[in-house]
Amino acid sequence: MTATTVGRPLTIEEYAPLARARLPEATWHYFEGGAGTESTVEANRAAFRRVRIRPRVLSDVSHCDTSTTILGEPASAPLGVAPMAYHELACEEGEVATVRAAGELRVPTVVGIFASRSFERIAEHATGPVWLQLYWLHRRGVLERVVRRAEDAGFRALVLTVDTPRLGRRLREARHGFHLPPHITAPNLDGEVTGFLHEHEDGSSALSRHADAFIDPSLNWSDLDWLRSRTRLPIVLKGVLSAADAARAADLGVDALIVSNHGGRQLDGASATLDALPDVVRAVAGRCPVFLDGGVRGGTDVLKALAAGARAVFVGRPVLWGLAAAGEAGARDVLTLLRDELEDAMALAGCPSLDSLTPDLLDRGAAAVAPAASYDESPEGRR
Ligand SMILES: Cc1cc2nc3c(=O)[nH]c(=O)nc-3n(C[C@H](O)[C@H](O)[C@H](O)COP(=O)(O)O)c2cc1C
Ligand SMILES: CCCCC(=O)C(=O)O
Repeated sequence: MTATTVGRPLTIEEYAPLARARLPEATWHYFEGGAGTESTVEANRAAFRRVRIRPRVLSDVSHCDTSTTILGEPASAPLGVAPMAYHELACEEGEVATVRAAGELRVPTVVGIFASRSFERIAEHATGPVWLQLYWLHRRGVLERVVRRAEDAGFRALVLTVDTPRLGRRLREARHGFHLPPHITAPNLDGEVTGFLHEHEDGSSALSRHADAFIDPSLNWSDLDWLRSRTRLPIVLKGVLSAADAARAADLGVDALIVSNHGGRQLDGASATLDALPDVVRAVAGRCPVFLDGGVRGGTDVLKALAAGARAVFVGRPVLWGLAAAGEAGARDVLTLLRDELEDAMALAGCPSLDSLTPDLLDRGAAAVAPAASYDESPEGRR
């Protein structure tokens, strides 16, 4: 992939060099890096490259409709912004810029518990659905207050990240002694869990020290009851790759799953998300929607994930690239490119509607993906 030197980026990946040019080196490596050898970062992309499409023909594609519903709310495309800590690292307006961009496309934004703007301020600017991502904090009282505040501010769902009992070994962060500049904070945590963040130490990441101190690795299935009893919002589990875990989560009545390996930032060697998706979809058997994130960089990636059974996909790093390159307009452009490319891919694959994205569209992978077990969002289909 080569970068354009003039004009507006024509692909999402062309935003990466523009972002890099504007970011401090250590921040760039924090965004881009994965755990260990980064084999899972690469695997996410390789899986999308490997699976190919068998287009249908003669199917009248004069109108291709990317619109859908995500957790019951209308969206202009089956897309959302994955939770990422501290958007202010990418641009001054932080998460405010992100929700405004996503709102224009009417797609959900998952705001991180480590957001750099208050939930109330984010909600004030949001024109699309906003969900809140949670880490399982040792301090359950803080967690409870966070949930209450997000509910009061009008957030629509909770996303509990389950792949992070501790942070993965992010070697790039350690090498660059990554830490937050003093003006960037986590205002939703009342200063209660922000120790270490700003302390530079060679050979270690401040974020990793911070996570180790505040994230409770004892999180287990029985804790889901605690969360359920404290919220009326839908609960989404993020970071599921195993069919057995997916089946158990569906048995327990979670409202959705995100097949994710945290963008390759947690267990190095974890499966690519597109490879894990079919087994998860099969195990869930239509009991809740299944989403995917990790390595989505273009419209054909979205098409492949949906054909393999995802209800929608979430995008991580590319949104930060857009924010870093051009603030709100950049994030909006990244999401718009993705939606436009999906529409284009649907036309050329002979699929005028998202319903027509079925496993038989996928070439070699067709045998491995689930039969039509995708989730039905119609009132009759929802529990
Ligand atoms: C800089 C950065 C920060 C992230 N912070 C969080 C976080 O706070 N909580 C979380 O659940 N996932 C976090 N993630 C993971 C993303 O939600 C998502 O799983 C991943 O980025 C998707 O892969 P992609 O970047 O290839 O699209 C982060 C990812 C990045 C790149
Ligand atoms: C303690 C913040 C962790 C952010 C995160 O999840 C990531 O960088 O991947």
